[in-house]
Amino acid sequence: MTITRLAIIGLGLLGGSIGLAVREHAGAIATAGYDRDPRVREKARERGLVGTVCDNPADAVRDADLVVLCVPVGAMEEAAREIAGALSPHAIVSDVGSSKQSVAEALERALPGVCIIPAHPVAGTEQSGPEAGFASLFTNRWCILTPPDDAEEEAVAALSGFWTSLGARVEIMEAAHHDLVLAVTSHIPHLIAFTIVGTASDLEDVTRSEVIKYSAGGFRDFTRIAASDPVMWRDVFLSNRPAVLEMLGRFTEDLTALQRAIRSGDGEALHDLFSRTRAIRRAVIEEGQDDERPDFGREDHG
Ligand SMILES: NC(=O)C1=CN([C@@H]2O[C@H](COP(=O)(O)OP(=O)(O)OC[C@H]3O[C@@H](n4cnc5c(N)ncnc54)[C@H](O)[C@@H]3O)[C@@H](O)[C@H]2O)C=CC1
Ligand SMILES: O=C(O)C(=O)Cc1ccc(O)cc1
Repeated sequence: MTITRLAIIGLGLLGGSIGLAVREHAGAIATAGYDRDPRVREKARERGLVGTVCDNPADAVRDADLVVLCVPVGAMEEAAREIAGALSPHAIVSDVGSSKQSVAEALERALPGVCIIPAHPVAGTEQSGPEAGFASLFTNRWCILTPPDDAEEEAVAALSGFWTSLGARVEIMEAAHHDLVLAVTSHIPHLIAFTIVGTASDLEDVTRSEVIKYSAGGFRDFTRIAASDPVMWRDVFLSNRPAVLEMLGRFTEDLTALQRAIRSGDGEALHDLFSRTRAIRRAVIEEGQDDERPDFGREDHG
């Protein structure tokens, strides 16, 4: 099964980046796209995010052998319903949503009998919209596929090959496991950033200008993450609710233990934890999993 025609629904950061990456790395694939926002379609035409920008979802997916839904996770079901009647019988439908179990359920409800292989490229930035995409977003990044148990092997191989051709490394995982892992590695860290930036800005005796002026170091990094798209993240927390609540429970217990250590002056407990976390950071760097590029995501658009 070879992918020759790709349809992208949602032409923001992820959809736009896929279109640009295909143009750069997999030029033999013809691309069409649709976004429900006419201003996004206009921008997509201007930037050439896909070969053909269509004014309705049916036209975009007709004849496509792969359709990738790149909309917020809460909009996946609606976007899938809009293409249901126009899909080619052999089409694979995939997505890029940050949570997987609830998206898979939504897609199965909307597209009974269709070959659905959910996916999550673990690659992004705090930017969103059609201006934000760039061709190298997926280079050396993981893309996790969460095929259902009865997925056709050939279709999984085709989707895996597609992501590899865009420069990504592919991993296959159960959706439930994906949701737990991403809750702790991505969703809770975002929640912490949203919280700390909100807490600082709520302080009555610290002015907004002081928060900005003295935000060198840790806080500055949190403000980048906390600038991420509000619709996207609202949907992630609502869709990955059980896994996020499970991990948030553990995190809260650990935070309480740390609070107790500080209150009781238990320097050894603090030192032990900080030594452990420093070792983890060093291991991440040794394995080449970090991204030290300054302003990652803003330099090489287009
Ligand atoms: N932003 C990031 O760093 C990453 C995001 N993701 C996932 O990718 C998906 C898209 O995120 P972004 O590209 O960042 O968002 P974005 O906000 O840049 O783009 C989403 C686009 O979807 C369009 N849209 C919404 N509902 C639609 C519908 N029913 N039909 C057609 N178009 C519709 C919007 O108009 C918007 O242009 C989300 O599910 C997110 O969880 C995955 C990895 C990284
Ligand atoms: O900008 C960052 O640091 C990110 O963490 C980007 C990101 C956001 C959501 C995802 O599902 C995957 C990656």
